[in-house]
Amino acid sequence: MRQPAGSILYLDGVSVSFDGFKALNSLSLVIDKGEMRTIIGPNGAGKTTMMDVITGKTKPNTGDVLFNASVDLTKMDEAAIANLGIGRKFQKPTVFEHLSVFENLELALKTDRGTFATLFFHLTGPQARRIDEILGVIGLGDRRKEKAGALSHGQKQWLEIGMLLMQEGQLLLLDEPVAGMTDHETETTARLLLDIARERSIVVVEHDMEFVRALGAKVTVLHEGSVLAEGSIDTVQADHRVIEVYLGR
Ligand SMILES: Nc1ncnc2c1ncn2[C@@H]1O[C@H](COP(=O)(O)OP(=O)(O)OP(=O)(O)O)[C@@H](O)[C@H]1O
Repeated sequence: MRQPAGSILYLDGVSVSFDGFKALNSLSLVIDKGEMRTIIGPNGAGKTTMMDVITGKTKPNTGDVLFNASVDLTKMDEAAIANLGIGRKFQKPTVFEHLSVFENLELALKTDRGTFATLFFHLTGPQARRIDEILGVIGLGDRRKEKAGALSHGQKQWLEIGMLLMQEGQLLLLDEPVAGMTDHETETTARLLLDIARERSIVVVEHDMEFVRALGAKVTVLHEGSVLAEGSIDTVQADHRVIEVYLGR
């Protein structure tokens, strides 16, 4: 196993058991600073459990989980890990439907204020500019005043990615961001992620192989809680072990 130096995320020998069943089985994985990585694997491979371990929702039974090569995430709770700059997006969009697109981004501003105070707070110039900038990045500038509930499924996902960007995270974890999207929305999402990956590290769990291909990132294949294969999409798709686990399910 490589040393953690230079990594944004370092997992070594991570195991998680649920009633004796190993959802993660000595998983080792290193993501470099600034890297985008896609994680694939059949149902039950341990992808969600891996995200849960990184974000502190699940504590591993054994193994090292280091952020920025030195911060031990196994010793921290979920809120503390989020505060470090690790943002997670679940598969389903969870935007505030009754608030406008702009207000959703405003709520995501990294401040100590609660929801109520935030809505009555006057934005500073830099904060308003930051929201404008993010609206441009996620392509929703002309929808800013609309209620988030009126957006399409894809647009809601982009808004939620925008909310993560507002929090200035160094590492974004995205769980199946294009599930349920149209082909056009999927292509737009690939461009969006490639754009935002220039300034942060991103881990994407995804089943959609066309999308994985469009991202062009290194692919890690999980199977039965550990890494089965790693490399370009072409390399892993040609790997007979990978073909076997996908055909065998
Ligand atoms: N809280 C839990 N209690 C018991 N078993 C669990 C728990 N969470 C996950 N598992 C089991 O651990 C294994 C890995 O699950 P996990 O959700 O991490 O897989 P996944 O790769 O995300 O799958 P999918 O692609 O279906 O989302 C599965 O067999 C699952 O049933």
